Amino acid sequence: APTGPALDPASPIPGPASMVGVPYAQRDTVRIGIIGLGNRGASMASGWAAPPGARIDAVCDIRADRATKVADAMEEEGHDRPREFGGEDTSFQDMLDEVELDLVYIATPWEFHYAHGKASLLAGANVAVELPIATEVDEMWDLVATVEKTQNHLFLAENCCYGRNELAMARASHAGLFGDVTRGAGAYLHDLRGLMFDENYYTDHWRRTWHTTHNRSFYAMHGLGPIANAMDINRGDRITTIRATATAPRALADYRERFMPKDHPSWADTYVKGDLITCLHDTDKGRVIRTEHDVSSPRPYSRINSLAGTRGLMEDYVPVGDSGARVYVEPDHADDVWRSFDAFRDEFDHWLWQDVGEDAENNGGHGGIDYLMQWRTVQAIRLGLVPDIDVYDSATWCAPVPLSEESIDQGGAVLTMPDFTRGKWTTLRQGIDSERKEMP
Ligand SMILES: NC(=O)c1ccc[n+]([C@@H]2O[C@H](COP(=O)([O-])OP(=O)(O)OC[C@H]3O[C@@H](n4cnc5c(N)ncnc54)[C@H](O)[C@@H]3O)[C@@H](O)[C@H]2O)c1
Repeated sequence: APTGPALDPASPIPGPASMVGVPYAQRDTVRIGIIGLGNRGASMASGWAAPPGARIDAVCDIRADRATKVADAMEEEGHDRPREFGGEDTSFQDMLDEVELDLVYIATPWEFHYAHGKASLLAGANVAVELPIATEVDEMWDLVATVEKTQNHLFLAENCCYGRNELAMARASHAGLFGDVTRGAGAYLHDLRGLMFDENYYTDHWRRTWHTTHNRSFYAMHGLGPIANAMDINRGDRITTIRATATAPRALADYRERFMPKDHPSWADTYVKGDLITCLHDTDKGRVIRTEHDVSSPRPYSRINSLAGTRGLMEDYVPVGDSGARVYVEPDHADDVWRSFDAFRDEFDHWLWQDVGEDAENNGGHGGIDYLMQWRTVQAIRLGLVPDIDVYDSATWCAPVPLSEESIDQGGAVLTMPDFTRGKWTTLRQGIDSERKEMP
């Protein structure tokens, strides 16, 4: 039976008014502020300024020169110069106090997401937070409560949910291609050793430091989000449990031994995060989801992205066809031979890729998924739509970060996942598999 502190599915901080299915307050112009202008925040700025009706009014980094650099770049691209904030670890609050914003995008290191997200909500803005929205379950509950109190939305900027295969998978799942969906798997498997040991890439090597303090699945949301969308999690089904295992932490120390000079600061580190962390989740409808997180081992990139049911399955990240995914679905496939997912990706192509895909590929990183997320967020605010991803989805996808560690600490114990919707998950409703809309 499930044990542990996550057992009580009732909210410890009951919010007054659920934001399930509640649209954004409509705005013709979306005034955007950015907190954190390192690798990610600086590279996302152009994309936030590009959709029709969007405008970056303020940028902030504790390192003031980074705010100046992004403001310069915005001007060079022909936009009005955003106001600059920086120099102090509290400069973000000055920005929130002085500039009226409709959307704040947060791309600081993980340990600051909760504080920056909460302050932005309280300042009256909607908020897009990089992965994860917070690092502890009580913080996630507090963000849910703050969203409900302020009636502003906060969501996980989960760009991988906008992948072409991921969106086609969700649509194929909803159309019944896999029959009754019974299981799915997703992951973040990315060899980040070079970047984590580079003293100039992650500011103050914050990402490597997390591997010295916590044995948890830091970033499986890239894989879990798309599977949750395909399974209508919080929209008819719910993730009920988590159990986690970790392999020994070997790969970072091995890399350091082979490649780091003896005076490198990493020699002060002791790594505690297991190389591969695997989580298993049950859902209310009897499905099973597996997620994996490994950023320390040599391997090609993968988010696994696999879904299966009573009529067949698909598996992504295989060298088959243009889509790089394979499929086997009855009644057509019954001969033990995989087929390419290409034809199904065309059949179930999401309207966002058809209407905005070309712009997205020309406008930003990760093959277009970043810009699709940005364009769609601006569109949803300008039309006053219900967000594709809400705070309940975001908290559900991020709760495994701390809960994986709790489960591992208890020898792989089965823990209950919190129901952030407080019972409102039972009704089927639209998510990222949305209706086509024109940008106003
Ligand atoms: N979704 C994706 O595909 C994706 C890709 C890359 C990074 N990320 C996420 O983006 C975030 C940032 O990662 P990064 O690689 O840009 O790291 P980074 O170290 O390059 O940038 C972090 C920035 O935050 C600033 N900062 C720290 N404290 C601050 C404060 N109190 N106020 C204002 N600024 C502050 C730092 O000065 C730095 O410029 C992380 O959460 C990371 O996981 C997401």
